Amino acid sequence: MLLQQLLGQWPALITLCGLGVVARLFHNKYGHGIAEVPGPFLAAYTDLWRFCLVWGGRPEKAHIKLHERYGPLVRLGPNMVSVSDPAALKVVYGLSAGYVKSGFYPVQQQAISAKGDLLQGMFNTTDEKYHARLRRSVNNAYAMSSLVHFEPLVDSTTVEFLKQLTERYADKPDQICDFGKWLQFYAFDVIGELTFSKRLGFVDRGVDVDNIISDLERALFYFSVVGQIPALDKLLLKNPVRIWFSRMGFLNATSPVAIFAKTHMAHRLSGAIQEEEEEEEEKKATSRKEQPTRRDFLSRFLEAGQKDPAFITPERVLSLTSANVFAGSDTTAISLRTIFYYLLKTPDKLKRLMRSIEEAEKTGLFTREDKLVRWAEANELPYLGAVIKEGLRIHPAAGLPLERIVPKGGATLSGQFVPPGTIVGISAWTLHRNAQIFGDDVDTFRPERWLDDPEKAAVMNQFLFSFGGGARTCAGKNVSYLEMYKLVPAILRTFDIQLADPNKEWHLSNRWFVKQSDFYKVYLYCKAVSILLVLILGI
Ligand code: HEM
Repeated sequence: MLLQQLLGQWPALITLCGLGVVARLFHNKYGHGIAEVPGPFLAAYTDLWRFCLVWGGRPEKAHIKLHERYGPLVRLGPNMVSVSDPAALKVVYGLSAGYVKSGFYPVQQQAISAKGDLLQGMFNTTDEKYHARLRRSVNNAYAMSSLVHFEPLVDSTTVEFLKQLTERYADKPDQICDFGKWLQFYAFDVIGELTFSKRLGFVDRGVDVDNIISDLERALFYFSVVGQIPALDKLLLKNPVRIWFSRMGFLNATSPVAIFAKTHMAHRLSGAIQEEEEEEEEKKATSRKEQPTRRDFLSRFLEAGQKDPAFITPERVLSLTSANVFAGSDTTAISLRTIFYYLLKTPDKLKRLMRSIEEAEKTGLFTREDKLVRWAEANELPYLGAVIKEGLRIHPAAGLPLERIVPKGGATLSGQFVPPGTIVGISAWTLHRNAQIFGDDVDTFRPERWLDDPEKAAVMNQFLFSFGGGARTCAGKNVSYLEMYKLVPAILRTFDIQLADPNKEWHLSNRWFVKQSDFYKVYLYCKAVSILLVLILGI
């Protein structure tokens, strides 16, 4: 009877649902106060549009084109506006501007225990007060003054990296090196060494240790796509049923990065590393003479915990170490790959960099006996600095707008009022293509732009957005500069690099971080041998 009645109501029910959907779409388009902002037709009606765009794998390319077509403000979703106007940088990311991170970030909060407990980390929290206290507690660890303690740790990974590459590939025409993969191994091991005083084994073994690189790749895919419709996260990874199952012990919800950080933290704290190092110390008493006492990130986080035990709890120490692994490894690897890609693709730039290194060599700038370059020495190489900055400009590691929520009172961006609650964001990919700031040849890798005119360079510096900006700017910026300034000349002083297939282009995939693949198969020749070949064979 009831069923019959319901069936009789079908047409009415369908009409009602249809009206509901139409009302929702109408609200999406007109209810957020940004109907005037231009953009693709469907984007104004549903976030599914940007979900699909990110799923497609090259959203940064589309963002650049959309801004060329529509101007400095582009509506990417019912409540989301991408901004490319440089003047908006100070407004949106200015210190104490009141803009908080959007729902894109909590999607990146991962479970740190089997029971699915989430902990807000420095990178992904949206609570600005909590963030300020967390960052204040550990800011010293990331300061420029800490680099002197970090330098020997970077050196130790660099020595092993050069050794492994030499043994496995150098002067072996039948051995092709996947250089992109090795740069990633390097970046992961340096973060391990800086955080836990221990290389994690990527470089030593030439493998993806504990599969963390592929786990992170999968996590980044999830974050980038689900982050466009954060409500989906509650249906997927943070689904209450899934969390209930983890609490009951039926599944382990701990994220791979947290497991990874936990394992290496436990290893480091158990004293095992101390013992290994003591053994090594005996073997290599001489070479370790120049190392200052070990002051890795973990010991600094633990010290912060001693000062403020109620706040920097062991769980927060774990989240800080996880943040380093998450935020500091792939990003640095991507930037190193960019630098080598463009150097190998534009031989005149490589030649100029080599010339500057050789000239420095002649003046006796480099004081180490091996091919490593000290941080202070690398800073004396202006062209190296320009190459690194140009790499960061032309291919920023983060490939999506850094989303923030417009605070109370709204904002005027590019002359247009944007109401409070709107998500706005600038992507370094669009900002760095601004010809008025960076010059007409923005698509060309031209390090000279950073050296031609100091006034222009100062302006470009203000708008270099690869590390984000304001209170949430990259904490590890100094560390990443340390790695890049030291590794690039060390490699170039050790090897001549030859592309196995010089005509091959790289493949890019933007999963929050814009990762490269497919290009980096190279032959490596030791410098001394190359010089001999030139002298003997004239090649
Ligand atoms: C070239 C290398 C790097 C690039 C391009 C990079 C880029 C970025 C960007 C764009 C952000 C801001 C994200 C946002 O606002 O949404 C960020 C934040 C962060 N990065 Fe980096 N990063 C790099 C290296 C590192 C390294 C080596 C570490 C650790 C040692 C690190 C640790 C962090 C942390 C902890 C944050 C969160 C900061 C906060 O919210 O207070 N990064 N990074």
